[in-house]
Amino acid sequence: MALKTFEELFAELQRKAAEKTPGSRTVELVEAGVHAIGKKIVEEAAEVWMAAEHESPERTAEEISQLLYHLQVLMVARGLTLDDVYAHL
Ligand SMILES: N=c1c2ncn([C@@H]3O[C@H](COP(=O)(O)OP(=O)(O)OP(=O)(O)O)[C@@H](O)[C@H]3O)c2ncn1[C@@H]1O[C@H](COP(=O)(O)O)[C@@H](O)[C@H]1O
Repeated sequence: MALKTFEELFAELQRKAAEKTPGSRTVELVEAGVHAIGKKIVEEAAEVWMAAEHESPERTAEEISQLLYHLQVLMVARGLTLDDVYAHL
């Protein structure tokens, strides 16, 4: 399993968005815009909820990873950094 931290993933997404890396899902989503990314966030959030209620802890963790990914993509699209969010934690 490829392990990466939340911070490492965010740095990767920032870099790929800046470089417009060909074939990147992140670049595709950032170019689609905040509206499209927002819809994915709502969809993934619902999947987290359903997995937590009806599926295994492992499936729930997988859905949570997809929600966190899409939240990070939205941050990149809006020019936010992790520190901007951490300031509110
Ligand atoms: N962690 C993720 C990640 N989690 C989820 N996803 C995307 O989110 C999708 C899951 O949502 P769905 O199942 O709804 O996907 P879908 O139905 O095919 O999507 P749509 O039809 O809605 O477009 C996956 O198919 C991936 O495309 C991710 N895409 C990329 N990453 C990581 O982000 C980094 C950058 O990825 P790239 O930008 O693709 O290089 C890499 O480290 C990746 O591992």
